[in-house]
Amino acid sequence: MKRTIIMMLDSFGVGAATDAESFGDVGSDTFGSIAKACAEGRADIGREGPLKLPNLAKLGLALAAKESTGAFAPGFSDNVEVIGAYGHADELSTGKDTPSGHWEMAGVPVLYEWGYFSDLTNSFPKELTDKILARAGLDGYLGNCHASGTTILEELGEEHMRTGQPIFYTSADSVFQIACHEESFGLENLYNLCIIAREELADYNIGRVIARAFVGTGPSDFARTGNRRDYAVEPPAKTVLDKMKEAGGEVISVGKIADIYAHCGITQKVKATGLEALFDATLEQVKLAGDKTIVFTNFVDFDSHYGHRRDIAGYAKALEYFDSRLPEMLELLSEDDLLILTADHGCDPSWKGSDHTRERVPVLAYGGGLAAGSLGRRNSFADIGQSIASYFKLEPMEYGESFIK
Ligand SMILES: O=P(O)(O)O[C@H]1O[C@H](CO)[C@@H](O)[C@H]1O
Ligand SMILES: [Mn+2]
Ligand SMILES: [Mn+2]
Repeated sequence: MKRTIIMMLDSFGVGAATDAESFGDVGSDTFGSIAKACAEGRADIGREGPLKLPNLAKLGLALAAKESTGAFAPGFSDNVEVIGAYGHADELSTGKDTPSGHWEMAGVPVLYEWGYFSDLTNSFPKELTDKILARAGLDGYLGNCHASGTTILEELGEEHMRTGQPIFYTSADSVFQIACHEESFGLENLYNLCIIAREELADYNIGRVIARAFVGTGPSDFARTGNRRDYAVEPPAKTVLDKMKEAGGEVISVGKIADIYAHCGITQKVKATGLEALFDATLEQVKLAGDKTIVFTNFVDFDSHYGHRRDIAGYAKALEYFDSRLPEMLELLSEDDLLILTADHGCDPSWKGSDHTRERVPVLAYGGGLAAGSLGRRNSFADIGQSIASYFKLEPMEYGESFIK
């Protein structure tokens, strides 16, 4: 039975990318910074001491990171028997955003420039927001700036509830984000507003409109819910997921994968919110999956709950939880199955600001006939897509070099 399971740890970078300088991210290192803080006793909230990731280390994480940065992350060494193939990859795509990272790992790098709203305040052209408001029948909006999605709720959430005006904000990514209260504004109204915005943004080359639904009564208890929805544009070419689907295979999206690929190349969607539920759903799908199947999960919490929130201890605890459950996954795999663990960009929780960091990502591959050992530095995340194409004997991708014969 041939199946590929992709566990995509959103934002789990392993050190600054070769081109990090052009992003102002030289020295960023998501994994390394978390390990360092843990080793120094600076991440003892809800957990304690050095970062413990024995199962990820067995799959080669520590060595992959060492080959990326030149030194072992604090608390890690080569004193472990590695059972998988491990490498680290630079990104070819121009942006350090989620769609770019995901599409590239599926064999389609984004070589064009996205549109960005780069002004930190007054970020959106009036012409654009006027059209969106008119079509939605709204008399105004709040925000109009770069912001952290949780901070802006504390600042504007109450005013939004009082006035009924949606909160529009953006970030260093190519995004137009709309935060609205699920009850006072209404979830369907939020989704409809996002669809209008998606249409009006056609000429702006913006990667995603994101619905940010939240609940609560005031700044102290406002909380975003699992009803986030991403409206992405379609990838510029067929990804390995499209090719798999066309070849009659199954492509099962767990979590927000389907949204990120604009539902292209997906045969089944499974929703789950939170690390535990996402892990449970992934195991469940692997149990059910037959031959010629890709099970692809995005573990978004690493990024959205901890990376963007610059919460080092939270990130460490989440990694340790993920690691503790890996044996359950390994147990489900048959000899032929291929397990890939990777990331889409960095989001170093020790870094300035609240945006992603341009980093290399780990490429941990286990099974599929691969010998344990180093895959070295890969020039593109597309090596993953190319390897999956060759594993399932699909037509080769235009980009990427396969590490599977
Ligand atoms: O601060 P929050 O709302 O989590 O937003 C973050 O999440 C977006 C999508 O990943 C990024 O562009 C960044 O702005
Ligand atoms: Mn991401
Ligand atoms: Mn993010």
